[in-house]
Amino acid sequence: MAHNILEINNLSRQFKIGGMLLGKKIVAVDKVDLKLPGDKPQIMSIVGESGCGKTTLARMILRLQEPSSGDIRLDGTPLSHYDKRQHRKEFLKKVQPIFQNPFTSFSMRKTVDTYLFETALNLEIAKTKQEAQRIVSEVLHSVGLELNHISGKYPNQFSGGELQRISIARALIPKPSLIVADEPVAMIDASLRMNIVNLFKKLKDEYKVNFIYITHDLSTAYYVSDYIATMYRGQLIEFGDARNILNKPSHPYTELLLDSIPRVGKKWNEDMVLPDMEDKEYGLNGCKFANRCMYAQDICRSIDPNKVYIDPEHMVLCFKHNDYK
Ligand SMILES: Nc1ncnc2c1ncn2[C@@H]1O[C@H](COP(=O)(O)OP(=O)(O)OP(=O)(O)O)[C@@H](O)[C@H]1O
Repeated sequence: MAHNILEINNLSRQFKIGGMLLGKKIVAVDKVDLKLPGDKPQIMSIVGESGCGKTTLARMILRLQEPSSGDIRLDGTPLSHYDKRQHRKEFLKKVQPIFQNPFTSFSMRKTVDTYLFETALNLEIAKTKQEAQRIVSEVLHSVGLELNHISGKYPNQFSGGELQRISIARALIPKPSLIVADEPVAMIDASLRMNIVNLFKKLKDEYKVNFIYITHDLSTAYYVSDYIATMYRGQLIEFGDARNILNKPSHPYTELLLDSIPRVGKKWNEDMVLPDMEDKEYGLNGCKFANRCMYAQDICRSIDPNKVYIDPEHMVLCFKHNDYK
């Protein structure tokens, strides 16, 4: 049986904002199911407008946030297995994060090479300083940097792009099976974004590592991805092979997003005016996209759509593919 590197089942996360009585409930992630095949390393992009739940989903995969319900399995093991303290290192050896702002990933008072050596030694990837040196040199070389150029330097002596490369090198030290990169190019000059994204493609094969690439930058997502997950208001509304989605977007929202890709580096919210997410919309029946959808029919506004499998690996949450039944 084919195994999945990542399996997400009926995953939800709610937040309460405001007081006990007048507070509101935000469903940041709403019953998400997703399977990322583990037969070869993959890059899966999670795309969707601001507030659609991408970061909350990523934080749950990184165990930085607890789900309200549902579960996540990594290589068949439920993430709850790693809750115990003694399994913490085991988790960090398998899953590594890359965050949006590399300047907040490193303290300004510590040299960046110290971080790399500490990661190698603390995660017991290297037993001696010499071994750590060899590993650190190797990962830096893989991201286009050399140890003697970064040694003894502080974060503010690097550009954002260089520092993000160092974050990527650090994430590679334990040779994880999954790297979760949340908006890793958002703070980097547009002209350099493609270099980082190309690096993911190269490292995927070199280190046999899967990437979850969370982004607003649709053009890089569509360029780099093997799989694309589109989120809309907490729901996963389309998931599948990137080529299929590129050639034949099946959800009207994905169609809209694809139409809005103008050129590399441009974010869609520069092109599309999106209505604010209203709390009351969470309680409404029917498809959350219905009010903006040019194909919407009565049923779309009254009943929640079911998942339709266009092929075994291509899911869409839309009545259109069910002949509005
Ligand atoms: N800790 C929290 N407390 C309350 N609400 C939260 C919290 N974290 C996220 N939310 C809400 O959950 C929803 C999803 O947020 P999330 O950050 O996951 O979206 P996103 O797609 O990553 O957006 P962005 O691209 O702007 O980061 C938003 O309405 C957000 O305000």
